[in-house]
Amino acid sequence: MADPDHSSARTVIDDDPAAPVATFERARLAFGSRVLWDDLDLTISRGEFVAVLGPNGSGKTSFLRCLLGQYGLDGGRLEVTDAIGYIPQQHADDSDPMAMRGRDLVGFGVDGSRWGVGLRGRLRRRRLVDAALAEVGATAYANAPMGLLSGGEQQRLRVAQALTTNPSLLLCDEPLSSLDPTNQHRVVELIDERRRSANTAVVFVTHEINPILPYVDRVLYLVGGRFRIGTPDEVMTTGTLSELYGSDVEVLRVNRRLVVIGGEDSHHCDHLAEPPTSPTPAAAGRERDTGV
Ligand SMILES: Nc1ncnc2c1ncn2[C@@H]1O[C@H](COP(=O)(O)OP(=O)(O)OP(=O)(O)O)[C@@H](O)[C@H]1O
Repeated sequence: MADPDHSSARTVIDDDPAAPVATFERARLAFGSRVLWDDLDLTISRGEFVAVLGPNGSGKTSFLRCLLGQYGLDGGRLEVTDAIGYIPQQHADDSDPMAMRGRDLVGFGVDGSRWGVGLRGRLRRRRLVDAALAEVGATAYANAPMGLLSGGEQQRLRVAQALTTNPSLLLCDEPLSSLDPTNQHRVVELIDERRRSANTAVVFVTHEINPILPYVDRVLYLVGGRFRIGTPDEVMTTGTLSELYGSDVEVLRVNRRLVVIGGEDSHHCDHLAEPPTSPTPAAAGRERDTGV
């Protein structure tokens, strides 16, 4: 079972501009008899945008947790940079949204780092918070209570919080889930701007690939203990997804968007829940149980 104390499987390395930000070798993660993935080899380069897709419960958040060191691998090894930023899944905050200002939220990102307390620590903290707010264009509303801000503004502040540590690897757990298309676009642009300006690698867990499709270099697609890694053109195909799901899945490109028909659930793209009435020619006759 996944164990945070399996520290020997995860090595944190000093950030090195010449090295990849993360390398999985023959990695395995399981909870009891449930294997989320096995024999996973994946190297994430600086500046790379990796989307993590898959149905509910396939292990997307667990993948981020391994990178964060919250879950230990059950096999293989992981080497990862110490410069990680994290945008967690949005959820109801315990604190009073009218009592917490945007800059307080961003400051929490600094408090987790190594700048200490005292006057120098406070000045340093203030500079880091101000720089992160400016980077995401949130200075104007940084002193407003979180509860008065729109979902898009709040998400911008969460991005700022993740940037306070100057990450080389930015982990994003469904950061678009409650945003309208305009704000989805703004937040993705913000993350991609960081990727381009600082060569920061992005690992982006999402149920919807379309808002990020223009930016994605590679996809890690997890389904029922199996996975595929490749460019969107390699992975998001009728043949590959049918093989991965072990059932008939059809992938259509409509106006530069991906529409997936079939699969276990309807979550990851413009996805039509009704399976086709007859198997597609590509899927017909294919073995249904195809390990990866
Ligand atoms: N600490 C844990 N102990 C036991 N099982 C766990 C633990 N963490 C995750 N799991 C199980 O591992 C599976 C993968 O969970 P995970 O949250 O990674 O999936 P996900 O792909 O992110 O799902 P979703 O799309 O619903 O957010 C689930 O079945 C979950 O119940």
